Amino acid sequence: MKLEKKRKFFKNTLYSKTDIYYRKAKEEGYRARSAYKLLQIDDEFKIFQNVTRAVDLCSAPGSWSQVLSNKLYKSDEERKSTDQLRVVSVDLQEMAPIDGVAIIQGDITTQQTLDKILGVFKGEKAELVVSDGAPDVTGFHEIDQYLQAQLLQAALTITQNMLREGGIFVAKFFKSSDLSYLYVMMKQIFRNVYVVKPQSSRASSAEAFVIGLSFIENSSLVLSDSMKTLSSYAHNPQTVSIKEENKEEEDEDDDDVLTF
Ligand SMILES: C[S@@+](CC[C@H](N)C(=O)[O-])C[C@H]1O[C@@H](n2cnc3c(N)ncnc32)[C@H](O)[C@@H]1O
Repeated sequence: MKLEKKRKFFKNTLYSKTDIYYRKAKEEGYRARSAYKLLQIDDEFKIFQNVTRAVDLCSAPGSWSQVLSNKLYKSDEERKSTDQLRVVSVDLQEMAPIDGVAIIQGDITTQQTLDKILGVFKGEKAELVVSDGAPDVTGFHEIDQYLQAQLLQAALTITQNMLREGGIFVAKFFKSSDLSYLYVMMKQIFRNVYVVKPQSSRASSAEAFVIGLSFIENSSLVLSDSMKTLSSYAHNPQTVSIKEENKEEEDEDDDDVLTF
């Protein structure tokens, strides 16, 4: 085992034994402890209220899709019926089935993936899109930050094409110096934007979540051009609304995937 992998293995093993969310996930049947991040975001923002169609981008192994399946169907009978699926999940990797969830193995940066999602919803748009995407880590801090920012932009681009007016978007990002830039971009397409770090997100991780409430369907923002348009705002940190910020910055994304 390479030294870096060994370090992570031992660290995660230690974490796992004492981590309450890891144990809770195991007890409650979630595939990863990340489930609690989405549940805690919902505690504060009520993101599942009145949602009949939701998309989980970058979903494997599937704990967020499990949460969506639990929250969006009223009964097991409804969840098991394939007449009207309420949840679509997309990942590059294969994912084990979840009742009530249509699983698409695909890349969120492509038009085909968008077409497939809209196909499941018979052309109707979603009221909620969540994205927990993380690209493969290269170990080079700046490249990793760049790839993460690209993935977040891809998530926003696909979301712009499948979210209904008034809809909600939740996405993971890694805190870096361009936070004000992300906020300004989000503010063009959502009426309210928040940045949060749920209690279950490890203090040592630089991850945080951006939440866009009340989507503006007819915003004139074209995301591929947004970088240029918004660069003039990038040095205005006062515009950033941070509900809670963690000061310890170490780029990690150990999600403690559970194996049953
Ligand atoms: C942290 S995991 C998601 C965990 C998931 N939310 C859960 O609760 O089980 C990040 C995922 O992002 C996926 N991913 C990265 N880039 C992607 C892309 N371009 N399209 C689709 N999925 C992608 C990875 O394959 C990985 O499974």
